[in-house]
Amino acid sequence: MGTDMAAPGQPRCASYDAIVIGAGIQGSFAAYHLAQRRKDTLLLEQFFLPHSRGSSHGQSRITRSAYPQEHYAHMMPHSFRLWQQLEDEAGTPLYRRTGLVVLGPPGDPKLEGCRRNMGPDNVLDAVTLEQRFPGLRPRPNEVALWDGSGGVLLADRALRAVQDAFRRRGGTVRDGEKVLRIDPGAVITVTTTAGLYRAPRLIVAAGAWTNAVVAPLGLHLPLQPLRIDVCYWREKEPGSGGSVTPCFMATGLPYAPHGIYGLPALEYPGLVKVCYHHGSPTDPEERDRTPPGSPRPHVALLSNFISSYLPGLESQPAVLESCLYTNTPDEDFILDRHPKYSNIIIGAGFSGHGFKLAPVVGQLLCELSLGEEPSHCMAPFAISRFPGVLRAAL
Ligand SMILES: Cc1cc2nc3c(=O)[nH]c(=O)nc-3n(C[C@H](O)[C@H](O)[C@H](O)COP(=O)(O)OP(=O)(O)OC[C@H]3O[C@@H](n4cnc5c(N)ncnc54)[C@H](O)[C@@H]3O)c2cc1C
Ligand SMILES: O=C(O)[C@@H]1CCCC=N1
Repeated sequence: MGTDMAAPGQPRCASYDAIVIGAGIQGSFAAYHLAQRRKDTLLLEQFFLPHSRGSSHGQSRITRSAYPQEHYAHMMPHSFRLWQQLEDEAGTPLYRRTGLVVLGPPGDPKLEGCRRNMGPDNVLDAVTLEQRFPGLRPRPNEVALWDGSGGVLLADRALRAVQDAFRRRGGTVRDGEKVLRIDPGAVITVTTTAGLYRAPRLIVAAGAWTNAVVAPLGLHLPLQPLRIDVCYWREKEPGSGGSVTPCFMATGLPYAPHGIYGLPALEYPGLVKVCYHHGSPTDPEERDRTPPGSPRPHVALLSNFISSYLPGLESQPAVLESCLYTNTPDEDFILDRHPKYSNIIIGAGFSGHGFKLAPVVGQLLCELSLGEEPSHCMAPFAISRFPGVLRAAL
């Protein structure tokens, strides 16, 4: 849709109620919420869809109620409801409940934060854990918390579902169109490789490219893109049950200070996905330039973990893929207005845990862009927690 003003043979030129940059899971949900409010919305994506160059590709993401931080724990019931609505609308499953185990030594801040937010009745004793998941072998002193709501979001399917739902509400997706320039004002002009678009509000959800998009607007956010090794581990004896695990998060490991998480076999039969919750600093344009044979320290620490916690799996990964995190220093999201241009909204820094919360994030970005009272407290997500990010534009 959009009000088209293009002359034949000229670049496209159209006006919308809202423009969203980035068709990853966050931008797609923001666009969906805008379209649900009957806003004529344009969703711009630099790559042709679907693509695997950002953070939202792949078949699986963990969802869970267990969160050490209260603000995310409060948002999760809302997020589960919105996922359920999308699933109903899509008419296809987007979520597989497996339960989730949080493992860690007593006193570990993340474990204790989860325990506090989940309530006292969620500790799994060692006998029950072993009966349910004989493949998972925690250390004798460790506590296991059980989150029965935990499970796997079918990520690629979910991304397609939200984009389809957006289109069904009249939204426009233009993929293969990179945003080159943003001219702020009461009406913002967005110039892409193929056209020129105008709208009174803009949402930037550009993942690891966010600073490239907002730096010309004088904003330099403390965002660090990380290249993540996504590893899948084969059962030593096919069919022995080693791949029947819950989702899990292990914290308080001295050799893996950012924690390790895992998901039961899904995308590759018999292969369990187990990853380190951290990666190597990278530039999203350069991530494939790692020289062949360069050391992979995070794979080595995962092998160490597998040998002791999941001994039914081979200790070298069978499949190795990569993905991008975009981390903030405190690993809380950035969801806020541009400090100088209040009709430009930024959603970034999802720090490797944003997929499950995308339906709520999209709603919050939509509410900010429409000048509505946000549905959740926004203080943890404010840009003002990072002083000195606004500089003179180039
Ligand atoms: C290996 C891995 C495992 C994860 N596991 C979990 C998990 O278990 N649970 C969980 O909740 N979260 C998880 N996450 C995190 C979650 O996937 C991310 O937080 C989320 O996908 C971020 O989405 P995004 O839309 O911000 O970014 P992206 O998906 O990268 O989307 C940004 C989009 O903007 C586009 N773009 C950028 N610049 C421009 C431009 N100039 N013009 C047009 N388009 C542009 C990009 O091409 C991209 O498509 C995981 C992430 C990874 C990498
Ligand atoms: O957010 C999630 O649930 C996953 C697992 C824990 C670490 C990050 N991503």
